[in-house]
Amino acid sequence: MIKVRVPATSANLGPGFDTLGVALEMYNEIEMAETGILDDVIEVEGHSGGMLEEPQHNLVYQAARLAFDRLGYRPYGLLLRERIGIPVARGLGSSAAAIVAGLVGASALAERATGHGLSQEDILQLAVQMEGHPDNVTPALVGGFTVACMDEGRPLFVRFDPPPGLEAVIAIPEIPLPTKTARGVLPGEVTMADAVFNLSRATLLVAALLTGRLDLLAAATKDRMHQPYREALVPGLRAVIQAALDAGARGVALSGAGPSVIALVERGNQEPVQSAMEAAFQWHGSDCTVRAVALAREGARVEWVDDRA
Ligand SMILES: Nc1ncnc2c1ncn2[C@@H]1O[C@H](COP(=O)(O)OP(=O)(O)O)[C@@H](O)[C@H]1O
Ligand SMILES: N[C@@H](CCOP(=O)(O)O)C(=O)O
Repeated sequence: MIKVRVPATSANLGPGFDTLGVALEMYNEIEMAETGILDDVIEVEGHSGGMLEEPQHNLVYQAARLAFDRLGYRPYGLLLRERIGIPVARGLGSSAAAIVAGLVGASALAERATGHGLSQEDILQLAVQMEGHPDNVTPALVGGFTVACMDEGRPLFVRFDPPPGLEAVIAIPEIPLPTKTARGVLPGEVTMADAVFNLSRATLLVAALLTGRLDLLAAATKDRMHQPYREALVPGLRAVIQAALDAGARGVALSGAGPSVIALVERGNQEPVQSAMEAAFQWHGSDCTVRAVALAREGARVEWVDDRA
C-alpha cells in the first residue's frame, strides 16, 4: 500500500494572484492500494458532509484516475483511504492537496507495477490542468515558498525555503467559501495602476522573503487585484488584516480565495496575533478557529507500507 502525505498551502500571499504560494504544516494523509476486488472503495476520516466518499466529488480519486489513464495502467480494484487535516473550501488548498495526493499516489502505484511513473513535470502539468492555476499545487508538491507560472503549456517554478523564524497564524472561518464562487466575483480587467501596484508588491515580497527583510512584508503583502473584490464574501476581512498587523504580524493576506486569513509572524509572537484575529472576525459576526502553523519546507511525501501486517 502506498501512503502519501500532502501539506496545506496558502496561495496569492496578497499580491501574487495565481502565482505565489507557501506550504503549511497541516496535512492530509492518503493510503492507496490495488485490492484485486472489482469495486473501488473510498473511505474518508476527518470531514463530515459525506460527499467526498462519492467518486465524482473526490478529487484524490479523480486525479488518480487521470494519472492511471496517462500511464496506460488499469489497476484492478482501487482502495482509497483519506485522513483529512486540511479544512475543505477555506482557502487552504484542500483541492490542490487532493489533486497532488491522487497524482503522486497513483504514479507510485503504477511505477511499482510497471516500472513507469510520472515525472515531477508531468505531475505538475496534470495538477494545473485539474486545478486551473499553479499557485497551490506547486508548493503542495515541492514545499516551501514557490513562484509558479505556466509558459507555453509548461509549468515553471522556483522554490525557496522560508526565512528563519518566520511562521504563520491562520484564522479559519466556520463557513466555507468554494474557490469557484470567490473567483466569480473578480473583474475581467484591472487598471494599469492596479496592475503596477500588484507587480511592485509581488516582486518586493519575493525579494524581501529571499533576503530576510521582514520589515518589508506589511507593504509587500498589499493587494488590489482580488482582495478588494472578495471583501464582500469575507465579512471583516479588512479589519482582521489590520488587527493582525497592529498585533505585530509582519505581513497579512487573504489565504487563497478565502475565507481564511494568513498572517506571517515571527516565532514567539503568534499569541497576540491569534487573539486579535479571532476578536476581529467575531466582531464582524464570523466564528473562526485560529491556529499557529509552521511553514512547511517539505511538499508531498510518499512511502510504502506493508499492508499484510
Ligand atoms: N481531501 C479531499 N479529498 C477529495 N476531494 C477533496 C478533498 N478536499 C477537497 N476536495 C474537493 O475540492 C473541493 C473544494 O475545493 P475549493 O473550493 O477549491 O477549496 P479549497 O480552497 O480548500 O481548495 C471539494 O468540494 C472537493 O470536491
Ligand atoms: N489564486 C487562487 C487561489 C485559490 O486557492 P484556494 O486555496 O482557495 O483553492 C485564487 O485566488 O482564486
